[in-house]
Amino acid sequence: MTIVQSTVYEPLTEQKATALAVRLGLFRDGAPLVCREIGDGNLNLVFHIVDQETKQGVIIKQALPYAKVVGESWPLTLKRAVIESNALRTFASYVPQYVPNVYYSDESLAITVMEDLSRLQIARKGLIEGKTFPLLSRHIGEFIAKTAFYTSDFGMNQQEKKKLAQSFVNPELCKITEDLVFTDPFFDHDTNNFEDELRPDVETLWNDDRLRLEAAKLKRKFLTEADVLLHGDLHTGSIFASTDETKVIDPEFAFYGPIGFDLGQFFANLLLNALSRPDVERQPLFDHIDRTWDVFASIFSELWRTKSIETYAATPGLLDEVLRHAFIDAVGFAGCEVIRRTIGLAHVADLDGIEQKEARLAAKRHALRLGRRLIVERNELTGTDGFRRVFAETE
Ligand SMILES: Nc1ncnc2c1ncn2[C@@H]1O[C@H](COP(=O)(O)OP(=O)(O)O)[C@@H](O)[C@H]1O
Ligand SMILES: CSC[C@H]1O[C@H](OP(=O)(O)O)[C@H](O)[C@@H]1O
Repeated sequence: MTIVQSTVYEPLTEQKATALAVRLGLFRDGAPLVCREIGDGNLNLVFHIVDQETKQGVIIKQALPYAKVVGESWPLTLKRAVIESNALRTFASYVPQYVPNVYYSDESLAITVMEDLSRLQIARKGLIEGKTFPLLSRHIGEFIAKTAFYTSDFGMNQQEKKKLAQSFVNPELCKITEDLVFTDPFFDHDTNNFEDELRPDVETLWNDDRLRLEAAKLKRKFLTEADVLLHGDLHTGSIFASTDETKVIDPEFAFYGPIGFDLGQFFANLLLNALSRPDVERQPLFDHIDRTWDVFASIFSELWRTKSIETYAATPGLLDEVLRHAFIDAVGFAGCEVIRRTIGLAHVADLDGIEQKEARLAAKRHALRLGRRLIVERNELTGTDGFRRVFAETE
């Protein structure tokens, strides 16, 4: 891994990103390069530089000193770029097949230079087009199982784990999740964003004491449980996919948190896509939820049984307890994510892209009912079948 030191931070332009790629020796001399800024996320710049002859490309991702979606009035640490490149490297040590190669990183410029994944498609976009990505859940289940196990106190030296956890202390990015996922949508907060027609439904949510208590318990878990290294924002827009390949990108929210969080975010974004589809086209999304959990539980259990370094690992009942809590938490976290993507600051194209207004509002009302039930009834869902049942009962 090459770490390049530059002098001072400045936001790159397409020209400067190209010059940097040349300076780094990423292209042969005289290559005809074209660079485009293609960032479509909420936070960062993403430059795609391609050699027009060989069609070889690289990505230079740069953090801005503020949240792009809001503007300079929302300052945000540049350290997130270091977290992102370190998380990609850490994940690569366990599951290299599921993350892009990181070629260079430069802390002062807040950049990560990485493999160009343009041969794949962002999973959210493909799912909206009706694609199913048959291996998506197998791959994501394995990604979560291995990264969670090997970064936990059962999979790595417990002193080393504490050092690793320290290097992933990520207060500013966690605060975004604490506010936008776990708090603001449950209160009349000015970051919320929803159509006027939804106000009665949203006010019902705000006046629901039972829901607020359960959301508070989930937030407390997020704040306090330093269990495993999480991606921290594992939605379908953070995953590139094709029929046979899957790559996870964008781990700038990485931190040590509760094991069920990444699972819950992923489940929620599959559900958000299911909400946007007609009933007869939803089955592949529920199948993905089933398979993600099954693959996760089976790989995690196998690692626990064969690779655990903790004396108590073989204690009958402990693994079952860990998996049971991971599942219950994942269901609750999924509920919070479904609600915040419907009425919070950061929406998803799956729901917002439903053109016909009445259909869009109906899907969003369904999302609010579904999210609420997942949060308050998370202890009663005995398996992933419960997602189908609650989805149907809240239609
Ligand atoms: N390694 C990559 N290869 C190709 N395109 C990428 C790569 N990383 C990011 N992108 C493009 O840039 C977009 C934004 O990237 P992302 O990491 O999600 O940014 P943000 O942190 O702002 O959300 C992605 O949706 C994708 O289109
Ligand atoms: C003001 S950040 C809102 C939202 O954006 C992040 O997603 P992404 O970087 O993938 O666009 C994250 O989900 C935050 O909650």
